[in-house]
Amino acid sequence: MAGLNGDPILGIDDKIENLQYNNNNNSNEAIDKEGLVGIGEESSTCYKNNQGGEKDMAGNSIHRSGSRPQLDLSKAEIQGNSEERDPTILLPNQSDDISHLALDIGGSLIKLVYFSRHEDQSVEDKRKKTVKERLGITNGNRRSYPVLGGRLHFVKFETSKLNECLDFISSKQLHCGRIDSHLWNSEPPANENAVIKATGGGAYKFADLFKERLGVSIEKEDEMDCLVAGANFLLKAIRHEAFTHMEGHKEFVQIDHNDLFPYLLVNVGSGVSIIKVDGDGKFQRVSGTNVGGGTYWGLGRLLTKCNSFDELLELSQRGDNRTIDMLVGDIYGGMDYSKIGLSASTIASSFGKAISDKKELEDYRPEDISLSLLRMISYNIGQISYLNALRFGLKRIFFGGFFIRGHAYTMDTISFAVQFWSKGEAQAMFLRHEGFLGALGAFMSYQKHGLDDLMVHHLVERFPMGAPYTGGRIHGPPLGDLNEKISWMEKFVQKGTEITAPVPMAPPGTTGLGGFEVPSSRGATLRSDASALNIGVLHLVPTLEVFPLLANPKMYEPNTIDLSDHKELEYWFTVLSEHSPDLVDKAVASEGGTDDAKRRGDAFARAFSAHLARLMEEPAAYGKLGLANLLELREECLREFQFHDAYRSIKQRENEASLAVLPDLLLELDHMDEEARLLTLIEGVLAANIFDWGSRACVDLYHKGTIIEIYRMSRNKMQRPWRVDDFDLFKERMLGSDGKKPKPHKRALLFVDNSGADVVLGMLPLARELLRRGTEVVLVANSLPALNDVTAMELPDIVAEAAKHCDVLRRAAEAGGLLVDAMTNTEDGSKGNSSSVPLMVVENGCGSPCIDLRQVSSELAAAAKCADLVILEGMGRSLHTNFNARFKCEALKLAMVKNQRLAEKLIQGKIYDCVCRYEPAPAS
Ligand SMILES: Nc1ncnc2c1ncn2[C@@H]1O[C@H](COP(=O)(O)OP(=O)(O)OP(=O)(O)O)[C@@H](O)[C@H]1O
Ligand SMILES: CC(C)(CO)[C@@H](O)C(=O)NCCC(=O)O
Ligand SMILES: [Mn+2]
Repeated sequence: MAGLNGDPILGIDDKIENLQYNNNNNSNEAIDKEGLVGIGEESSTCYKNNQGGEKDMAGNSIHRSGSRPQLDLSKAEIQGNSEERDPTILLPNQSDDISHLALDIGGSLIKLVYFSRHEDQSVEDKRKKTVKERLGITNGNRRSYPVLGGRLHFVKFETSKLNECLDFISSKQLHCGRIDSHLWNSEPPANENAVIKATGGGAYKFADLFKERLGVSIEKEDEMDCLVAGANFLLKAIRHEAFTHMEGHKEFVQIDHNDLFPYLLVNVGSGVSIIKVDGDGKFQRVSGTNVGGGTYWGLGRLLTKCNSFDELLELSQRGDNRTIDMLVGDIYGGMDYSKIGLSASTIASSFGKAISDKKELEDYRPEDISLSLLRMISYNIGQISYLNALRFGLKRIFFGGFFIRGHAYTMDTISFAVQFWSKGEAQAMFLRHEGFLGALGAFMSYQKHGLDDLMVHHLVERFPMGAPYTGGRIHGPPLGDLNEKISWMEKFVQKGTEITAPVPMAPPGTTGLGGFEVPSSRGATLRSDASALNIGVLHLVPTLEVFPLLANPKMYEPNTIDLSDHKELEYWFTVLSEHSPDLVDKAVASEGGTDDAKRRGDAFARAFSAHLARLMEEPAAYGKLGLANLLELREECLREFQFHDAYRSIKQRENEASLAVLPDLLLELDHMDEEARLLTLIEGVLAANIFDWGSRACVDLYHKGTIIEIYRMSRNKMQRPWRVDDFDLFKERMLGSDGKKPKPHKRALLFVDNSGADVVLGMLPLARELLRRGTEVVLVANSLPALNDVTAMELPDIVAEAAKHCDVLRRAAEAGGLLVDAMTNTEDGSKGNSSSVPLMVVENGCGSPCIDLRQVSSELAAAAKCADLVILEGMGRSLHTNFNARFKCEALKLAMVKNQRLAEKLIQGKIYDCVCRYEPAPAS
């Protein structure tokens, strides 16, 4: 069939000004002039206005992102010696919109968990209201007391520096939060008698001090209760909380919520508590050991004269324990004692060599002492834990407490002991929020906190840059106000990837028959605090839901590309790094190209490359890593530096250009018979999917022609069969065979991708076809901008423009409430008629080029209820994610593959190949 070749599109070029894409300075200037001054102004008022709290420009906020707590850096000062690495920085004037605080005051460390409220500031625009009406969504029908959106922050201090902790609480007014149930709704605080929940020994020991210094009463919560509550919450609510760590290899464990109990919880703090957990609030402390984290740190300090725990740990990485431990080989003249399974390299007696040597303490290297001590204590904890697991027939042992500190050698040693003694029967697992179990548990003990029924899909973890929030040394929440955040970075953070967070050290070599040899530590230092970037801020978003049409939500994995393959990781890191300068240019231009925008652009580039470097060193640092996470991280990082829509002007230009061509395209389509039209429509979607600013190859293309030239070229190249080509199946479903007309779909969800040609010339005409057949159409678009993706906010205007030229679209848009007071007359002058099937727009709940269907907006979830067709369009949503997703209804996945490697990997094809994958509804 001819498609649009040699077609009227050729004739319409003259309607369009020469919209040439290129990157030279002239064209950038042109972009800058285009109304962007206003935008720049808006954003600068936005971020300078930190007094008034959080403003999200352009009303673009959704639940997931948007406003952040503002940080007051005035009078910020470095405490103590500023030459010191990671000096303590105090922010005396910072307060936060904190609502709640809970503490765990242990023998070594104080852990704080605090909640900052984050109201949903999204504007109730007309679209939302009508969508809600149409889809029958009401507010607050889900629970009796709604959990407010907000964020959980994690901070820790040394117990010996309690005063710093008190200053921190006081400077942020953490103790003045809304108390009890008032936190969870919008009522004002009940009284001034503030109470803070706290656990750990310090809750008793320091209660008076808290009263004296802060005027608050400590409400004591039982430590074991809290540990268990915290562990249960984490294991149920955080997707990738638990992981195994064996021989340097970290693997996240999917915990089945219905098969969690019983398990053994080993909390390695100063001392060690061993708890058998049988359910929520059902547990027994079955054992403990006084040889714990305090022992390592205390003895280690005496023996090595180290000044900090981290220094001690760092020493161990350069240690050789054989100089001090007595090995089996030392006793057996270099031989194994294989009869009982001991290799010559097995440690027979920790520190045993010190008895025979005529050496004094000074004669041993502190490095060797530290390693020997660390190994002795970790191994002992592993062994005792195993014995207790054996006692109760438990297979799973979770290790928490800050002794673990995300440190590879510690975890490997514990795992080794458990594995070795249980002969592989029992498994040691670690927790990302290792040290915060007690504090989280104390937090949970507030009445009506509402966290009980928070589920995995309500939580989104984010990794903002700026100030470390897991604390220790720099105290402050994630920096909110950009202007100040940047000065912060310029002031306190050195260049580039130096702000990369600390990395737990390289895998040790673990070998032999019960032997455990020297860690082959690569790299010389353990950087300041490995946990500082290991856990993020937990965003509580009660409105998120699991997409109801997923066939098997439990088995669903959004990412198609698994980045655990290091080559794959390297490849995508390179792609993202190389794309970065261009992205920064666009972002800076989108904010008016001002000096300030340049500064922010610079800060973004640094922050993002620091994230990349961090993840390159430790891919699992932020939890399980897939390509979708990386792409989302980039968008979040842009937003963090207040680039809310880097491609704004490009999107506008492309929309305008495409809308100008649309009438001719529709006219041409209308001259075709049904079959030719359907093929042309699908071809059109695939061809127009070439406009993707996330693809390097395509960006290069844009420099070579106008939008229409590229579109035409792309269409001309369309040649069936496509690399994945289920078109005939889809056609049969749509048009039937043997003269039998199938029933049209009731409702189709069209997940749209890019602005411009992609949505206007590709997806809208397809939507129109479906509408014409009597199928309701829901356009599903991003809540927040990501690359040049079209957003739910932008779509109504685009549809309104398109509707000017098309009666079908106009009537459907009216019926769907999209054209409330917009234009009403079409070119043909016909009057509105709302009896038509509706065209609606819903937001998808995310701000990324990919989509994780386990966490979508309630709008989308509601719209999905009567849908029987899902169309996923574009690489991000149908290839990078969801290529393997199975649905309860029919699904069509349409994309042009604009990356050579992905083409090879996914479809054994090449760049610009197309995918048209149709999946019938599974037999029910
Ligand atoms: N920066 C640090 N300073 C001191 N100790 C640290 C640090 N980081 C990790 N640790 C280790 O973590 C241990 C404390 O862990 P954790 O905070 O879980 O226990 P705790 O609550 O203080 O102790 P307990 O529960 O026994 O009262 C220390 O004894 C030490 O081994
Ligand atoms: C005393 C606690 C519970 C304080 O957190 C902890 O340090 C611990 O469990 N110590 C071990 C004591 C023992 O069971 O031998
Ligand atoms: Mn503790």
